[in-house]
Amino acid sequence: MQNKKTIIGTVGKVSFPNKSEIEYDENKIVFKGGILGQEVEIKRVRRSKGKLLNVVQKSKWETEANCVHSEVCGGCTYQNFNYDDEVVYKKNLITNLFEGEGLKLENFEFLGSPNYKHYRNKMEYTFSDEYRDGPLSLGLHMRNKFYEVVNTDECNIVHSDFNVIRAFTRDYFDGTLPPYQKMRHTGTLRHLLIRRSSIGEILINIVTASSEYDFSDYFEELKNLNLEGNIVGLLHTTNDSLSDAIVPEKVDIYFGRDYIYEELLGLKFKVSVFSFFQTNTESAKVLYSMGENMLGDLKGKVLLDLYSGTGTITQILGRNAKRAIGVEIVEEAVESARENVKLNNLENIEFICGDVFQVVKDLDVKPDVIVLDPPRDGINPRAIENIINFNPEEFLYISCNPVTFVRDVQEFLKRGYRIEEIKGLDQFPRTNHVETVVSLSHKNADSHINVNVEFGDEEGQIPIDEIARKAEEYRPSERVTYKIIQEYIENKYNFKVHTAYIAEVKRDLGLPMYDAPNTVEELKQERKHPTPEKVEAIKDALRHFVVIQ
Ligand SMILES: C[S@@+](CC[C@H](N)C(=O)[O-])C[C@H]1O[C@@H](n2cnc3c(N)ncnc32)[C@H](O)[C@@H]1O
Repeated sequence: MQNKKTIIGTVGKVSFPNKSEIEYDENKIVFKGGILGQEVEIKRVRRSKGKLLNVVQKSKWETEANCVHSEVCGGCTYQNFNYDDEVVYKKNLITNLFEGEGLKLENFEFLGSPNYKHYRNKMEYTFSDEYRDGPLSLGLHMRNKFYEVVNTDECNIVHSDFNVIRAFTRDYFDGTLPPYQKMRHTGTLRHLLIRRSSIGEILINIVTASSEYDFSDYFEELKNLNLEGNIVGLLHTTNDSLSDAIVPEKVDIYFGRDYIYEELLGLKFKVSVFSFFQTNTESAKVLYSMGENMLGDLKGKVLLDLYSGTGTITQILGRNAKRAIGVEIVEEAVESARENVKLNNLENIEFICGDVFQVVKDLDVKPDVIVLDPPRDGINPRAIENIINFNPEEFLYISCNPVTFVRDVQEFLKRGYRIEEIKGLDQFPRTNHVETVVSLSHKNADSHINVNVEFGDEEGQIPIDEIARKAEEYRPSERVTYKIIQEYIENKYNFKVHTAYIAEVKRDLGLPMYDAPNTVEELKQERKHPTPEKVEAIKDALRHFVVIQ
């Protein structure tokens, strides 16, 4: 029997990444979690908002039971799916998201991961209580719970070495040291961070609040564990901040080094403890190869890799380019990237440490290709204008968040870039995360004509000197952007003109539409036309900048 505040209904709609909808009393109630077709019990917290309490009946998508923790663990979402079904389900989620934003996808390919088990090369476990004030637990947060952590003894998305180290650590400290309680700011044990590379190098970092406790015995016992890989570094990080993020205030190396080596597509990478590195190494190989194929031959070209991490993309794609420059904010990652370049004997690659937003303001290069691989928040909206102003032939945008991806891609389309290819890849099987990749270009001509000419000084032939003179005459002047035209008009006429109006005048004059607002924007708005006064102002600006005579 349903009590007044709880509702039972069937999930009729899901949207990316993990939002579900049920209908109740002709209202739509949205909540986090849930799978299409599940019958769920939710608590209504507002008129159109709920909280998932229970799954009453599984969905038809949930045909398997692959993980003993799946009912409680907040780490995965799709453990009960057959993996092929998960790929289809995720593809549908992405397609719906794109189409909802007006991005019609043709031939959208979404690839499954080469490995959907034991794939993660890094885990950040949290110490807490299994139930409030219960025994020590070490693992991932329970689904929909703020404090409680599930002991992920049999987690199947990591290598068994992770499970051995995690279990040993929990047992070692149980009854010895208390977990850190972030609300009360008491206790000691905060996180356990483990990295394991595909060549078997293991780095273990225990993160605690300041403590007099001597961790050396714990570290010595870790060395004796029966693992398939080799421990190459044992670290102790002290963090007294209130934030739950692993903020390194002090890092002590107890044994070995504070980095591991990873190998990828013929290159070697030093990965330091806090640097970003793709968490699924096998699928990262597919991702980078996918990007390489989408961009084509980079020989003789200048590549700018924004948000470059330890420089994986800068090197994998940049090794074939004339010059490659990576930009990354984490100093430690840049140091590793510079060492990686030496390790791989690549001389055409350099790195700038800084915030992309600041760096692109002053960077004096003319890249032919820009790769962007930002964190989940996407490209800083205040940086995107300057990034597009580099006006490269091609952009390759790699994203781990389709929501910010769609938002950002629209900016490129508004500025005249068009989608060449768009693909997706399941980098994170069993979880609700995916990777999407798009190549955007404006380098293709709108049409081609073939002309046969003969060069020389005879009659009917074109003299070589004349060609050089003409080439000089036709050298394109600095690109006149919509923004430049808008600024000119505002200064001279004291009114603003919409980019769609400039596009319309250009279209009427038969001019190329490289940086025209995209169809998505046009479709969203009711179609209006510029007044004759605005048409004249736009034509004046186009004459002023010698776009027309
Ligand atoms: C998704 S990772 C991509 C790393 C790299 N491309 C790779 O595949 O390994 C995003 C990177 O952006 C960096 N980052 C985040 N914000 C940044 C900013 N404002 N400026 C420069 N780098 C930033 C992060 O430190 C992280 O290394």
